[in-house]
This record gives sequence, C-alpha cells and structure tokens, in this order.
Amino acid sequence: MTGLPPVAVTCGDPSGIGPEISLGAWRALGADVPFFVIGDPAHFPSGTPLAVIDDPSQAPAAAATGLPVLPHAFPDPARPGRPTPANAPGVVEVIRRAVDLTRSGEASAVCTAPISKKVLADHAGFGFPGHTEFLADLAGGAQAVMMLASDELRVVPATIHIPLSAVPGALTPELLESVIRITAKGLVRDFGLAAPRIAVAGLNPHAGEGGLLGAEEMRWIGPLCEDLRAEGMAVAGPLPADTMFHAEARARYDAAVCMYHDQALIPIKTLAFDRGVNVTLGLPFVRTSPDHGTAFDIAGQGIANPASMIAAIRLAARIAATRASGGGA
Ligand SMILES: NC(=O)c1ccc[n+]([C@@H]2O[C@H](COP(=O)([O-])OP(=O)(O)OC[C@H]3O[C@@H](n4cnc5c(N)ncnc54)[C@H](O)[C@@H]3O)[C@@H](O)[C@H]2O)c1
Ligand SMILES: N[C@H](C(=O)O)[C@H](O)COP(=O)(O)O
Repeated sequence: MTGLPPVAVTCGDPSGIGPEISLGAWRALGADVPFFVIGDPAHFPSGTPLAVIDDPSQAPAAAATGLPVLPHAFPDPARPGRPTPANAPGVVEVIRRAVDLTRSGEASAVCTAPISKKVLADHAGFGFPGHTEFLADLAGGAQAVMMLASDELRVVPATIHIPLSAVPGALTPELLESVIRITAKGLVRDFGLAAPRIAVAGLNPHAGEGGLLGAEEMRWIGPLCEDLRAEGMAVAGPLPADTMFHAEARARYDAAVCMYHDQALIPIKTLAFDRGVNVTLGLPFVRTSPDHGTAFDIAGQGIANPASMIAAIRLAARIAATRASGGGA
C-alpha cells in the first residue's frame, strides 16, 4: 500500500472481457493495490462479490469484502460478445469520470479496460481513434505518446492509430523528435531510469539500405538521431526493424521508438501478450491499460486471462507513487 488514493478503473465495453478481468484483478490484488471500477454493478458476472461504494476513498476498506464498484448506470444489460448501441455513450462518460476523479486527486491514476473504437464511433459519436487521443484531448491537447511496456521490452509507436498508407506523410522530424523526447522523459519520470537508452527503428526495409530501399532514413531520421546524440541523449538508430527485437538486441536499449503501430506492437504482443501494459506518456495524469482488446469472442465464458489487467493496475499505482515521491523526476 502506498497511502495514495486508489486507482480508478474504467469498465470499458461492458460486453467485452472488462468486467471479468476486473473481477480477476480484485481476486489477485485484494486490498494490496487499492482500486475501484467505475461501471454498472449489474454488468459483472453473476456471483461477483461486489462492494458498492459511493466515494473512491471507501475503496481500500471495501476491497476486503468485494470488488469495489463506483456505480455508473447504463441503460442496457451487458450481453457478452454483443455490444448494445445504447450502452456506448456510457462507456465514454466513464472514461471522462475516471479522468476527472484523477485530476481532482480522488484517484491516483486511470486504468482503462478495453473499448471498441468502432462501437463508440458508430453509437456514441466518439471522434477519436482510441483512448490515447481522447485522453490527450481531455488534457487540453497535450501530445500523448503510446508506450507498451513489459519486463522484456518497451515499445513506442511514433504514429499511432492511422492507416499504413498515411504513415509516411504523418511522420515528420518534428513529430519523431517530440516522441523521442517524451519517451526519454517518461522513462526517467515514470520508470525511474537515470539515463534512458532509446533505439529508433527505420521506416523502410533494412533501414533504407543506404537509400536503395527508401530515403527517409538518410534524408532525416538518421540526421535527427545524430543531432540528439550530439546533445548527449543515448539514441541509437535508425536500426533495421527486423533485427532489433531479438533478445541480444533488446538488451541494448530501454525503449524502442517505432515508426508505426504494428512495427511496435507486434513484437511486444508476441513476447508478452499476457503481461504487457499500455501506458500513455505525456499526460498530466497517469494512465495505463491492459495490452489487449475487448475480446468479444470469449467474453462471458470465464476464460479471459486477467494478467495484463493486473499488471496495468499495479503499474498505474507504481507510477503514481513514483511521481508522488518525486522519484524519477
Ligand atoms: N485498450 C483498448 O481499449 C484496446 C486495445 C486493443 C484493442 N482494442 C479494441 O478491441 C477490439 C478487438 O480487438 P482485437 O480482436 O484486435 O484484439 P483482442 O486483444 O480483443 O483479441 C485478440 C485475440 O486475443 C484474445 N484475447 C484478448 N485478450 C485476452 C485475454 N485477456 N485472455 C485471453 N485471450 C485474450 C481474444 O480472444 C482474441 O482471440 C477492437 O475494437 C480494438 O479496437 C482496444
Ligand atoms: N493500439 C492499442 C493496441 O493495439 O493495443 C489499442 O488500440 C489501445 O489504444 P488506446 O489505449 O489508445 O485505446
């Protein structure tokens, strides 16, 4: 226990595995890492020992008897695997509520259960491609940087939720430089690393093969890395992306900054799908999430693995404690 307020966990899509992995997290963590879920008490698996609270401060004591839930009423029941349009706006309201509670100091961090972007776009007018971009907006337009972290590997996609065809146009020296700087700062502030080492992936096969397979590396990614090295930052690259994720290569850096979503997320979800955590860097509050989605295909069957959610709640509490102590700052 840190003495900090509890972590606010959003319900995510109630028809996904959010309710059951939250229950799994409470079973594993009990009151050791205080948290509460914001959601509809009727959405949890039948037989869930619930501890309904009306204030986040009650969560640590409530956790001794059941899963602490701060109620948020939804119009429809949760139908596992079959999201209902009427519930979509509530999913967004819950995220806002978790952020408000964290910004007011009643919660120490936000941990989000998975949402379906498509369901929210279709039925809640959600104008963002993911939590990351929504949270950046709630933070007043901060530049939010997505990191997925595990013991084996940390990765950061410089461009996030955009089509592959849009990546070369969206990648600019300004964007990449700020992503590298926010990553370095996050590794110091939130992960307590004194001198973080960052590896930067190339965009093209073989990092462009000297211009034969693409020009971006020679034209500006390489020179940007040079400039940052000249400043004293430990930045390696641009490295060929196909050979930078094996065990020996990973030992040489603390985070890999990649050019697009799948370049970053395929290696970590292959190595650590059951324990990776999505952390948003660059926000004025702490936010984590499990590294998987709504898993509608298995929702309600009681087989979803709660390990990534457990790791996400633990990491949220740890980062909040590090920030509160001024630890890595
Ligand atoms: N943090 C988030 O909100 C988040 C993250 C990723 C994906 N998504 C969303 O989730 C939806 C589904 O995405 P997807 O199908 O690509 O990925 P997914 O992670 O939901 O599922 C991929 C596969 O992994 C399995 N799986 C996922 N989590 C599991 C767990 N905890 N235990 C056991 N098996 C698990 C699923 O059953 C499925 O077979 C999409 O709408 C996507 O946008 C949300
Ligand atoms: N890109 C993430 C993944 O594939 O795991 C996922 O979509 C979550 O993104 P947000 O945290 O922005 O919702």
